[in-house]
Amino acid sequence: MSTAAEIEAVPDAPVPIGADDGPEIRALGIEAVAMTKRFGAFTALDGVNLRVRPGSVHALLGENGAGKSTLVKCIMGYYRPEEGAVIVGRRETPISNPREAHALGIGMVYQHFTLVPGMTVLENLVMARADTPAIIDWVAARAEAEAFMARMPFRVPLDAPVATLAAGEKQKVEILKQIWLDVRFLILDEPTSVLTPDEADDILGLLADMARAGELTILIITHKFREVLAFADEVSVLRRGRLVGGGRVADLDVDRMAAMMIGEATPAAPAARLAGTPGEVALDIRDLEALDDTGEPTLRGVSLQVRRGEIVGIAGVSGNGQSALVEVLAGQRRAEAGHMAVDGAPYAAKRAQMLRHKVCLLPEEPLKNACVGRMSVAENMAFRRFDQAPYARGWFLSKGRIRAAARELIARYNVRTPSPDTPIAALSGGNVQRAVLAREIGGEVEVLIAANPVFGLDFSAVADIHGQIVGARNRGAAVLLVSEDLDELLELADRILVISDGRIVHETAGATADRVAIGRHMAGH
Ligand SMILES: Nc1ncnc2c1ncn2[C@@H]1O[C@H](COP(=O)(O)OP(=O)(O)OP(=O)(O)O)[C@@H](O)[C@H]1O
Repeated sequence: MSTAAEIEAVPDAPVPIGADDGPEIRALGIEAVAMTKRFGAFTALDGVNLRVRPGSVHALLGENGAGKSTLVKCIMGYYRPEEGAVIVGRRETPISNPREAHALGIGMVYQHFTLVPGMTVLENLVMARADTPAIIDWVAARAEAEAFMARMPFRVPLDAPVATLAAGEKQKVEILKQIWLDVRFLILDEPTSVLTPDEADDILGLLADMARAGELTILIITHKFREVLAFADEVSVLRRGRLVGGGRVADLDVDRMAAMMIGEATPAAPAARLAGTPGEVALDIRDLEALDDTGEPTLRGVSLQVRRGEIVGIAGVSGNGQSALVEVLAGQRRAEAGHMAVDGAPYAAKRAQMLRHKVCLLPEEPLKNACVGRMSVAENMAFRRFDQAPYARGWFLSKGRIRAAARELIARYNVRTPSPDTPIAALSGGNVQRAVLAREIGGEVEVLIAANPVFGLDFSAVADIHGQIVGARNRGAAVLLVSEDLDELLELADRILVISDGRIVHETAGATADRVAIGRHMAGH
């Protein structure tokens, strides 16, 4: 249990007017009381109390693996806690599954996407309603959805199949869907990781306004202190499954929140930019063209070179071809035209070429794109070289060696997992990311392709991973860093290229980059 000294002023005022008290406020207040959740012998939540006032924006902070997602999944009825209760409004309310949570007006935007990829945005919205009739009046549904979209701060094309949307666009639809469903308590699990800062401000501003108007309550898991300071009223901090602090945001600052999150540990030093002249061209892309899933051009003649000892950043609003570029480099999408070469040799993203030229990949959504969820952490970490010594001799795989190598990587990259044998899908989002990073850059790297590599990571992990990427560059790797986070590119990249509508439209040196000029090019001007 947490000691009294560990707990900072957790708000303890009486719960203000709840939804049960009258029609003046729709927003729901929710309390989790003494919540304990175990996974086997591992205690992910240990007697956690959380009080979220109706009509407030409440931030839930904590390192990767602290138990944030587990707590909100207990509230949603996705997990059944061993102990504890959920109070909705003023009543203790058992919630045994997400359907019951939805019926109470509690919605959640998860770290992973829940939209049906084969359906359009409009179809996803319409089908999400519990009371969708057997025969749908699509004309009326479209008119309603168009009117709804017109009130929102950004547009998502209603007729686009969700499968063709980039991560940032899908995230917007996930959030829009919850507003469309009229939720009264909305849980957001790192909602802005794939949005540009402006988009994130737009959507959080909209949600915060709705909260202040008493229309809904927001519980947001985020690693971004800036968002907490700008939009949240209160914060609760978890560390290793316990509530260790919290209070009114107005009474806290970043240092105080960071100290609560990591306890006595010292955060990793920020990555250092090394001055040096880049070497030979290692990755050479010429006139690359590719189609998206609907057959429309998504890369329209992209040419770029990355030299040894250089980080080239690709900036762009999501959906402008950067995912396709990474997929082509990963062998997951066909190039219709153009050439790719690594170290002067033609490159077609075949596994043998990747191993020979030490091309390593950190794709976005690593659990989906770079892991097999039901296989163990150790097996996932061995994917790159499972059929080679020391993991394999002839036809035989050595489970002991795979496990021993994983233990070493788990320690070196600080992956929090109950054991190397745990299915990787059971790890927290940030720890999946670390496990994939460990696999990809734990050995020798000549070309590193990273897409949004710190998506969902806590601040000390961000510093850690940025340090690893810069370290790879300093050891001579050519790094292509695709990121929707301009701050990340400005911090790390030696050169920044802007991609817009499938073309490279701007190039600048990282050290002298002008954020406004980059933003203008990102917006297609
Ligand atoms: N289904 C599960 N089986 C076993 N362990 C689990 C399961 N789900 C979560 N855990 C463990 O519980 C701990 C808390 O995980 P959780 O996902 O709640 O962390 P988090 O604070 O949301 O982290 P992140 O910021 O990385 O998303 C982690 O150590 C994780 O490995």
